[in-house]
Amino acid sequence: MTLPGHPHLARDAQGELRLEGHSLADLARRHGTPLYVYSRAAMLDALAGYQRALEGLPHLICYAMKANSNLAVLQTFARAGCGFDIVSGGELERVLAAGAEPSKIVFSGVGKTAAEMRRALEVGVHCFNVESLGELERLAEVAAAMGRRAPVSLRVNPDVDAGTHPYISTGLKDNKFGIPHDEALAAYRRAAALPSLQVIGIDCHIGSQITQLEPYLDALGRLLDLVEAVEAEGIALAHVDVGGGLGITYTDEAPPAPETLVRALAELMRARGHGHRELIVEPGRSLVGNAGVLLAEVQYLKPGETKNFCIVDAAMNDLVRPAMYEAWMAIEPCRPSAGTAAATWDVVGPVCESGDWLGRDRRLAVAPGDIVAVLSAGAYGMAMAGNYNSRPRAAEIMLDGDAVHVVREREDARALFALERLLD
Ligand SMILES: Cc1ncc(COP(=O)(O)O)c(C=O)c1O
Ligand SMILES: N[C@@H](CCCC[NH3+])C(=O)O
Repeated sequence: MTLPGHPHLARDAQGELRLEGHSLADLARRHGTPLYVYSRAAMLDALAGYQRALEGLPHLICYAMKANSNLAVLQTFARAGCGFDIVSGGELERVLAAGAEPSKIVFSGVGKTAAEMRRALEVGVHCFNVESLGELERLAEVAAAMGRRAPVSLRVNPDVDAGTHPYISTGLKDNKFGIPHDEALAAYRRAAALPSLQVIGIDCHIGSQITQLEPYLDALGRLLDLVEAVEAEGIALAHVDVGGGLGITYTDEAPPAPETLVRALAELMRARGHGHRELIVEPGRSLVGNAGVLLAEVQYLKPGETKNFCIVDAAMNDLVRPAMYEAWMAIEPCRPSAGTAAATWDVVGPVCESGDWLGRDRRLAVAPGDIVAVLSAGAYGMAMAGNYNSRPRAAEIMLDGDAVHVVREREDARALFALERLLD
């Protein structure tokens, strides 16, 4: 039976959890834990929803690679025709190494350095999503010094409430992102007056894990108001970029399907007479989140007076979302544990922090040696992993039909200090 929200994840008749038909417990035994496992088909299926809705319209789908930047994931999307939303010089090099077309890359982020701008101009990105007046001036100087014109889209902060966690809401006045809506027209005038800049579009991104259509439609409406005001001054805008942020089902959320969202946005564009403009979207989580799981082995069960702890070998350094946002992520045993009674456990890792937990108060029948899967871990899992407590990062596997590809080797503990030097 397929798990809700996870079309490629199913329990078979024996109760064994399988992703694209592969036994997760077997993968864990063969490749060790902690282990990230991704389904390529699940990623391409999620992308197909966006592609279907945009077919026949001028558009560009730019995968927000911060969600999961493994090279094989990027390659999968590049081969499927995707562009990319990047936020650093590091992401630029990574995505180029995976085969991305520079002309399909949009460069977002509030703190682009001159060196990052130079490199992006050199390779020829689609545009810079400029987030402040200071950045506009710096980009103009960098481009002028290179004898180039930089393609510019202004990221406008539309001041709409995306109704999501405050840490991942980005379109409100008191967030650091974008140029305030009421200052955007003046910023466009300034951009148009700088000969080394070429204004080509408008952009916004209001937050992440958004589960409703309304905030998107509000934001797009406010963007189109601006487009009309900007064009009334003779500054042409070829594209409208509505950002990413569509949510996924972690537990009982019911976000609109990508197709529903994009059709609604395209319809609003058409209804307001903007149907000819290129529509850019920057989805991250909704393309990869439910395509991946994190596998861990139960090490110890530690029942207590007020709390029972199930200690596993994955930790906050592998998956920080619970510790950082108190995010709820489903935890499932990969195989029924014969003769084990269910109890209520806090599933925690070995890191020396009380905040090191993956799930709290979970009803689970588990025993030491069992493999558990943290679901919905394909987005902001490995991408946010670190090495705290000198823990080597997990290996990553990409399933593709019958094939099992190791797309990142398990890190070696010695690699963690290879760049460090002892004193003489
Ligand atoms: C500029 C920008 N675009 C796109 C995204 C993708 O967001 P999500 O993973 O929520 O789709 C983000 C992250 O929220 C972002 O900062
Ligand atoms: N890292 C966040 C999403 C941040 C989006 C970045 N713009 C999460 O795990 O939910």
